[in-house]
Amino acid sequence: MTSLVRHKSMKKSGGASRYGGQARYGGSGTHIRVVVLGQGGVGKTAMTVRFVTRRFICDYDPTLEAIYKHNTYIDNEQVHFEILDTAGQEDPQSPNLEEKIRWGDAFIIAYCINDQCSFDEIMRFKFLINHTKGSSAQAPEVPVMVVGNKRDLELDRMVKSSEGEKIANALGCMFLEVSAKESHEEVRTMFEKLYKRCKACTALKLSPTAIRKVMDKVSNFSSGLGNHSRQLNRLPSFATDSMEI
Ligand SMILES: Nc1nc2c(ncn2[C@@H]2O[C@H](COP(=O)(O)OP(=O)(O)OP(=O)(O)O)[C@@H](O)[C@H]2O)c(=O)[nH]1
Repeated sequence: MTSLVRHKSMKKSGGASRYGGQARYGGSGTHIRVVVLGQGGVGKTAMTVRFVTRRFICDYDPTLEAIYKHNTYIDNEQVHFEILDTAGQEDPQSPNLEEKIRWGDAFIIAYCINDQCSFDEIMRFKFLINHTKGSSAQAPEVPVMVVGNKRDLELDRMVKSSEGEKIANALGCMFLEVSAKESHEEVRTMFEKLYKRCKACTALKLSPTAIRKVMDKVSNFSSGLGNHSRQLNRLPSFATDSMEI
């Protein structure tokens, strides 16, 4: 099941209030907010739209910035993605960008393999994430994936795969090369891996419904315990991946 809501484009300086508030839960499933960062023209919109609609659309207004909503299933679990496709022209030092980074649970830093400058920007984005979210290469608790897009432009390649992998490792990030143009599967894998890492890092918040279920389980279990300490062996697991949320 998929659905798409594309919010109206917003001016770089005018969208700040969109990133406030924590009213992000409702219904069942797990929610994840992904922020897609990278220099202008690397394919942030193309990758996001490819994931959400399965289609590759050649041309977009470079000034657009949007939040896409997409519901899908990963490992039989319903996942609600909110994906913030940032404007590539935005100054990485801008306080507005920090606000967007605070909003996110997980991050994609995109470059394109045929543009060395876009690759050179990776570090600045990662440092900004570290600065804003308080993570580091030593404690990479915020899931970040470095993505080399436009893999189909092999003849124009300026950045080797090994270079991408090396910088991703050094920064404590995951790494993938994709072609938004040629492969929906590659782009889907990118978002799936990010989600799974997020889950592994327990960076995702449980919905109030899920929290209530956990609390009910705990109180039912402890009230039924009585003196039967042997029942401790039956203590239920509350890992998110074993729960229906
Ligand atoms: N060959 C090829 N072209 C791509 C690919 N992905 C995107 N493009 C093209 O690259 C150009 C820029 O793509 P966008 O998705 O607009 O890039 P962006 O990073 O969102 O750009 P800004 O909005 O300026 O930040 C468009 O002409 C796309 O058609 C790809 O995988 N391969």
